[in-house]
Parts: sequence; structure tokens; C-alpha cells
Amino acid sequence: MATLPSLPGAPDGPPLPSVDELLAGAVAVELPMRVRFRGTQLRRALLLRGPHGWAEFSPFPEYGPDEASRWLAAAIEAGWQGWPEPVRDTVPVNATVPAVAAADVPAVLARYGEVSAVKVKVAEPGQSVEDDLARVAAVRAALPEAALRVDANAGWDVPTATTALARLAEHGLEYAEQPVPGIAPMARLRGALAAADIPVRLAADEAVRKETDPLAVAASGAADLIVVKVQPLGGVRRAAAIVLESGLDAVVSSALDTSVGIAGGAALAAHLPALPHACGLGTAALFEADVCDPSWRPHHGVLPAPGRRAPAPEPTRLDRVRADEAQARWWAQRVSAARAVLAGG
Ligand SMILES: O=C(O)CCC(=O)C1=CC=C[C@@H](O)[C@@H]1C(=O)O
Ligand SMILES: [Mg+2]
Repeated sequence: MATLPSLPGAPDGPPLPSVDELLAGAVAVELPMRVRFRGTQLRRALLLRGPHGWAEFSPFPEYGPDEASRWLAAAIEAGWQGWPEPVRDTVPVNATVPAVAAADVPAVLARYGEVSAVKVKVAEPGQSVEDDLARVAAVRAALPEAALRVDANAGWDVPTATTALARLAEHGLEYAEQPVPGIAPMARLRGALAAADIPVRLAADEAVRKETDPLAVAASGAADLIVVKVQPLGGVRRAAAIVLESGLDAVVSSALDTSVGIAGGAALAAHLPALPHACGLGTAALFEADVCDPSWRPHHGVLPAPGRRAPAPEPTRLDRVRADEAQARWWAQRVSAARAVLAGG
């Protein structure tokens, strides 16, 4: 594996705060969502307060300590070190359309206002390619000029992806994100699309953030672009190094974070030397309530770059979404287990 910045706790990495330091000032929150996304209607997160500012630790509930340790590394960077310097003041973002019925598309788009790009979820369990086509057609009808991407979250196999993308391509696709699981099937699909003259580029998401080696997908030529997310990749510096090392164009996206974590995505997008695509960082618009005031959501299709630290939560908003004691204890155990992984080097 190429040399990436070391994680906190590694011999040559930044210092690793103690569990007590990490949890002093931590607040567990749960944000209600306007529409079901990633199978949930409630996003749970732990906000940490380090000497440098606020930080977010929000690995999804099913993630174990190994995977969560990279999310904790990202929080330690935000709260105990600070983000690297930005090279731009704003970052363009896409609207994200969950796997809603085609009739609901205009209402979802209305929450984003003006945008130049839209990402549409497809291949939702229990839905068909016809549902996907209807949803994408509704987006295209509403925004004839927008760059349109689809994200299948690895929900297809290679033959299904080939036929689905051939049909979806008629609406004009900028790229398809993680149509099939894993690196080898992505490579096979890329070959099948080229052989059949189907003009759809492939972006790797899960094949970057869930593989032991986040650069394997680039090295194997399985994708045209990579999707990078700050928490799953261990922080802004590490995600930026992955982008540079991969040699591919990158799309910075959210992990469905609160405004505190989204600001980390904006810090990465603002720090990268090149930003050729709109970022998937508009997801604060999917929450009914958020922790910051204003929430870190797009206006006129762009997000502000946050500078070197996250925005502080607003106390009244924080109180409204504060989770109960049992959840705070569950988060404390997860922090401790993830920290133990980092301490192991
Ligand atoms: O990229 C976007 O437009 C929004 C972010 C997004 O789609 C995701 C955020 C968090 C978890 C993932 O299931 C999902 C994704 O797969 O990219
Ligand atoms: Mg994705």
C-alpha cells in the first residue's frame, strides 16, 4: 500500500487522546430525517469537543470497532489537530434524491434550491429497474441541464447493471456510483459497458471506503473516479492523500453527517488542488433538524468552506436533538473500542 498519513496512535502519527479526553464535552444526538435514507429515518451521531473545536464521530450502528476506528481518527483530526488550509472559498454540491417514488421527486429537489448536479439512488431493495427509470426520468424532466449521477450502493450484479445502465444512459449520466459490489465485478462491468458502447463512467464508493486498501480500486483500473468521504477514510489529510495517490478524479461526499461532519467534507473539497465534480455534501437538507445554526447546507448550489475548524453547534438546537443516557453510554463504549484499535497501532 502507498504511504498515507499515519492514523492517531501509530508510532509516527498524531497523539491519541485518552478516552476521558475524547468524551469530555461529548454530546450524543439523533436527527430525524425527512425521508428514509439508507434504511433509516433517524441519524445517530456523537459530537466531540476537542481543544481545537467540535468534531463528529458517527459510524453507522452496524459498524464494528475496526471500521469505526477510522471514523474516530477523522474526529481526532477535527477536534485535536484542525483541518489543512483551503484553496477555495466555496464547493459546488449535488442534490441527493433518495429512492422515493417518481411523484415525490419535485418535493425532494425543492429542498435543495438551485443545483447543477443531482445524485439519484437506484437499486433499492424491493424496487425494480422500472422504478429507477421513472425516478431518473422525473429528475431529468425537472432539471434538463443538470449533471445526473446514479448510486446503486452495490445493489446490482454485472448483467443487471449492464442492462439497467444502458437504459438509464438515455437520460444522460455523468457517472454511476458503485453499481456492483467489489473491485473485480466493477472491472468486469467497466469492460462490458465499453464493449457494448454504453457511455457510462463508473465511480467507486464502497470499493474505496470499505476495502483494506483504499487505493486498490484505482490500481486495478476498475473505476473512472473515486468517491471519498472524510470519516470512513480517517480524516481530511488521509482522504486528500488517497485522492492524489489514486490519480483519479474524486467526488467528495458525505457520510450522512450532521453539519459538524459535513463541514469536514467541505474542508476536504476546499483543500483538494482540483475539484472537477460537484460534491455529495448537500445531505443536511435531508434532516428535519440539525445541530448548527445555520445548518451547513447548500445555497445556490454551493457550500461555504469552513476554514480549519468545524462550526460549533447551537445550544438550543443541540438540546432539541440530544439523545438519552442509554445512547450516550452506547457511544462511549464505541469510542473506547475504536480508540483501542487505534492504540494497537
Ligand atoms: O453522495 C451524496 O449525494 C450523499 C451521500 C450519500 O449518498 C451517502 C451517504 C452516506 C451513506 C451512503 O449510503 C451514501 C452513499 O452511498 O454515497
Ligand atoms: Mg455511494
